[in-house]
Amino acid sequence: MERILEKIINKNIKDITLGEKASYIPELKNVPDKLGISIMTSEGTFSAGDAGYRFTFQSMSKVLMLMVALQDNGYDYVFNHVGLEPSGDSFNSISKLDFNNVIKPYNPFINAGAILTASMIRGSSYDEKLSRVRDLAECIFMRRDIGFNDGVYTSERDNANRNRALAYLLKEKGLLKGNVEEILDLYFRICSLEVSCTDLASLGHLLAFNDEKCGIDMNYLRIIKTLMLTCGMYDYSGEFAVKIGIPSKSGVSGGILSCVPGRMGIGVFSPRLDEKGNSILGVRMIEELNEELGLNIFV
Ligand SMILES: NC(=O)CC[C@H](N)C(=O)O
Repeated sequence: MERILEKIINKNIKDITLGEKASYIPELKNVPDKLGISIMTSEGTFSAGDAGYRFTFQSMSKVLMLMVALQDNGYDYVFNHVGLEPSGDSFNSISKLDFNNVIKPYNPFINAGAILTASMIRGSSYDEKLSRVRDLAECIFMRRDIGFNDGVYTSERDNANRNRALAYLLKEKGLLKGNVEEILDLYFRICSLEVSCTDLASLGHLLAFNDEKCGIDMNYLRIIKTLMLTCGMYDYSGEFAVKIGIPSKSGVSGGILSCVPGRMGIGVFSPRLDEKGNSILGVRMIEELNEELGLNIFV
């Protein structure tokens, strides 16, 4: 297995400077060029390249936010407030949210939806809410040194006009309860949690095997996997599902989390993105792994 992963890294390393790093969070421009891949199967974890390098969770953390929101509030409450449909728009789009007939964000994996699920995390204080997400990360990643990237967090917080606009619109529509700035802060903090490809592979493995060891109901894990397939790659989700057929969730830091039900979890990282915000080499590596191992869930 390691030989296959090494081969994929060696094939792609020459293109490591292809594409652009995200710049709307200025600090993400300073992330070094890296290339990592990790998979976790029932036989163990296999890695190649910079699989241990830590980068920020970004949109992949929407999976964790949804886990906690569902566990805390149940299916009906969560999905009365946020939909289950792909939006077909970019992840931070605001336009559809203000159509008269739109009463909730399309899904929990676009920013509007995730800001809302972050607001559903229970706790008597900001710190308690954040600790609950940190504890879940600790359990899933099987390590106790969970950290946050302060530079990326402040950089996002200080440049978040669009997310702020989304959150205030959600408040105005009566969907968002609580203090808007505090909810946004929690959302930015969770996005800045640091993960590696091996961490993503562990999370993917938990999803792939409906593993309830960290207290998340397997029915919720099934829902999350389904949403990853239909909405996880922003407005590239449909094409990614047709071409690769693996439930995945991507983030602007350049990481992608994938899960092949019953087989494995996958984590890849490379910070340069295509025009839709997906890691160019990340997508390519998953595509090549799929060709090597036949992972498409539809064949
Ligand atoms: N696509 C992403 O990874 C987006 C996450 C980022 N923190 C944002 O809200 O814009």
